[in-house]
Amino acid sequence: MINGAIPAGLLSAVRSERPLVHHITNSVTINDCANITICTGAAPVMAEAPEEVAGMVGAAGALVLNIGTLSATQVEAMLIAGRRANELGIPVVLDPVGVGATRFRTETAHRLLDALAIAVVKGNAGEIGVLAGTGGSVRGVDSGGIMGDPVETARECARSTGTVVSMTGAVDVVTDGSRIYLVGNGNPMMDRLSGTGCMASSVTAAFAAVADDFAVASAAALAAFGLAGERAACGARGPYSFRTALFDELAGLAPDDLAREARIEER
Ligand SMILES: Nc1ncnc2c1ncn2[C@@H]1O[C@H](COP(=O)(O)OP(=O)(O)OP(=O)(O)O)[C@@H](O)[C@H]1O
Ligand SMILES: Cc1ncsc1CCO
Ligand SMILES: [Mg+2]
Repeated sequence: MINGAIPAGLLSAVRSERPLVHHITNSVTINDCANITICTGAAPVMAEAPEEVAGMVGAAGALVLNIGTLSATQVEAMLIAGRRANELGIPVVLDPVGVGATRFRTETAHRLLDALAIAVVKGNAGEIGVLAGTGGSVRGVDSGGIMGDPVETARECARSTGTVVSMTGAVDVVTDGSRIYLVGNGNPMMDRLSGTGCMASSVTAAFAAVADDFAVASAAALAAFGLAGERAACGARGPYSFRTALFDELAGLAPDDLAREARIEER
């Protein structure tokens, strides 16, 4: 297990620095992403007009590119914002929602990975399997699973893309291609809501904004989000009361709680 003081210190840093997290994201979960960013302790802004994204990212601590409801104009904006973020040294988190489901998504994800220095790719197992090229299936935005070992899939994706890969699931796998972190926090209720994957990217970006080590930041973010999910599941009557509790529990999560209850195993 990695020492809980590490994720706790990052959560404290998010709360004290309150980084701006610029999102170019989908229209389904955009409001959830704004609010989970605030509950983490950071500040969200959603801006996607190609005319303004370079200006906006200049004030940000991290940039999220989420391809959930792509359009050609959004791709143009993602490239402009991503290039500016790279010039300024601002970490970019790519959420390749539904990659593999259509040619447009697959081509766009690869185009972003080729054109930009991406700090973290955060996806479900199917999405990471598609990007790794080792076999993954995606239907709509849902993972249809992968061929072979999850850790090897994530590691291959990290190596082939040159990024930190954060692969979500019952146990999350985070790797930079050599180090492997397995995050045990979370609850199956998180899979019964749309948008927990997108929210995981927002939380990851908030942590990346205050970190130098994006693998540790990604694992810490998933531990915090997962712990909020564990606490929210106690007493939830179903997916929607769980959803409300998830925001409340993350907002109320103290760094000391995370220090005690984060379950991040280094392999
Ligand atoms: N069975 C589970 N047990 C514990 N945690 C889970 C489980 N399934 C998902 N999670 C957590 O839920 C979050 C979202 O992961 P998931 O893999 O479901 O994303 P996703 O399928 O891309 O979501 P979406 O497309 O709905 O936004 C992660 O933080 C993950 O750890
Ligand atoms: C359901 C859905 N469709 C496109 S994005 C999205 C939400 C996050 O997966
Ligand atoms: Mg997803």
